[in-house]
Amino acid sequence: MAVVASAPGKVLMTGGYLILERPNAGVVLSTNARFYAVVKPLYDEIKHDSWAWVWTDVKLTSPQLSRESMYKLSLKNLMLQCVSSSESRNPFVEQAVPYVIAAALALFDKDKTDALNKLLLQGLDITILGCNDFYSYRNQIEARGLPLTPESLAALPPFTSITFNAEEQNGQNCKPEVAKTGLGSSAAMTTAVVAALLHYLGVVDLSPLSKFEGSADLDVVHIIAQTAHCIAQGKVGSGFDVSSAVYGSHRYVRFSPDVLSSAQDAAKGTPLQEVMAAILKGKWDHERTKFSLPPLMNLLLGEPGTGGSSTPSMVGAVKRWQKSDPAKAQETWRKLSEANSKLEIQFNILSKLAEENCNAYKCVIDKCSEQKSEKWIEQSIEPSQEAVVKALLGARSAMVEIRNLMHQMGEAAGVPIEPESQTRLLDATMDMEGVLLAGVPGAGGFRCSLCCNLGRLLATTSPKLGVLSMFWPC
Ligand SMILES: Nc1ncnc2c1ncn2[C@@H]1O[C@H](COP(=O)(O)OP(=O)(O)OP(=O)(O)O)[C@@H](O)[C@H]1O
Ligand SMILES: C[C@@](O)(CCOP(=O)(O)O)CC(=O)O
Repeated sequence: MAVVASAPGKVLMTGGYLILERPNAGVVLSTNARFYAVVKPLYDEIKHDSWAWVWTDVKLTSPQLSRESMYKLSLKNLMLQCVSSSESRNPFVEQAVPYVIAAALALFDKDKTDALNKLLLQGLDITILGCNDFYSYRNQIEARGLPLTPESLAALPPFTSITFNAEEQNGQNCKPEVAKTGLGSSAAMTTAVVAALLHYLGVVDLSPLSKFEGSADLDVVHIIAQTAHCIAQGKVGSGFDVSSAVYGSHRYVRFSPDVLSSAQDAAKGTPLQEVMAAILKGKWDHERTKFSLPPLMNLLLGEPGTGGSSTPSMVGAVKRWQKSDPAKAQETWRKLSEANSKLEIQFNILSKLAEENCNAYKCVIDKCSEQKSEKWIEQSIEPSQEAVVKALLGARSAMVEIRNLMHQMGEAAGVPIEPESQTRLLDATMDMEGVLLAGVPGAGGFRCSLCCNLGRLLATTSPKLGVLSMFWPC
């Protein structure tokens, strides 16, 4: 049997930086770009050599990077050893595999453990694929002499090969990085791999979509994916990316980092199964509240140019500023938190108005989608329509406030959170017909910008984790 799991990418619309500290919230939207993981047995039958009862094989294929890696997995201590070239390592999958098996061992009784070992002895064959939207194809499109338009992007075949940016910083060559768009490829990849493995090994049952709404099984996926992701990254971020890869769009308040402290015991020699048992029982105190974009609104992302910014160094600069000027930093964060809540409230009002009076809502959105924002107020002819326009304008002004404060924070911290070039692009975008708002998502910088427009396309859904089991023809 093969299992395919997929997890969505993310866009952090509000809460960049603030979300790193509880109890600040952020609104994260999941994207229709998804990461897929396929898990199936590597061999039809169990090998009978004696050594094969202690070690099993794991094969990891990344077709978009033309990479195939082979590993030996010790069934005694769950150590994974790469036996192919070290260039083709994937730290996220390398953490995901042992943590998933450790969770299975922590949760299974004797009979299930025996069945698990048999399944593992058939080896694990893992393939990972990310939608094109996770990557920048700017260079390839330009090299082919094609225009930089959505049509040129759409013409690329699905799961096109990805390229590396040969990064140059301060005149020095750094390790080349995948040319990413910032949709959280590592979180979506880790989540898809964890979900596919957990389902394949029978630890969770994620198959019928309707059944696992808010179920404990999704929580297990979340805990293991979050743990593996933090260990692979070597840092504990806020975790909004893994959370949205599992649950879809929502309002998120981070978990207390202490919950992962037992993961450090693995380095001190505590068996991974015990570490995982403690983490699964830990006090996961993150908060997740329902949130989605109101109907007839779309989130679009644009890649403004090459360059990119590093989230860890921007976070480092903001933290140094918080220490050096605590009073000013606190004041800015308080105002930002208020502006973030304002935006969230206006979106919730819009969703409510759409539910209560669908016709009035749709009529306003249809008309405003053709007009610049200065003309929106003239489009309402009755109180129910006026309420919709007011909420639209309220959302817009909250976003302008957020942008100003993010820009100020960047200036104070000495990092370009909303750099001048983005400001020009965002102002011009916000001045277009039917555009509700525009901004820099997440940590900001010289990366993708977001824009929320009205009514042109179909309403977005809130995609979350999906799983499909299928029988693999041997
Ligand atoms: N299609 C793919 N196949 C195999 N590995 C991939 C694929 N896409 C991304 N990766 C790997 O995923 C990792 C991306 O992790 P990285 O920490 O750079 O991104 P990220 O923090 O998720 O980025 P962002 O949030 O900006 O998208 C890299 O190690 C990269 O090699
Ligand atoms: C700055 C931060 O708040 C958001 C980073 O988001 P992104 O990776 O830039 O999308 C960091 C975090 O939440 O882990």
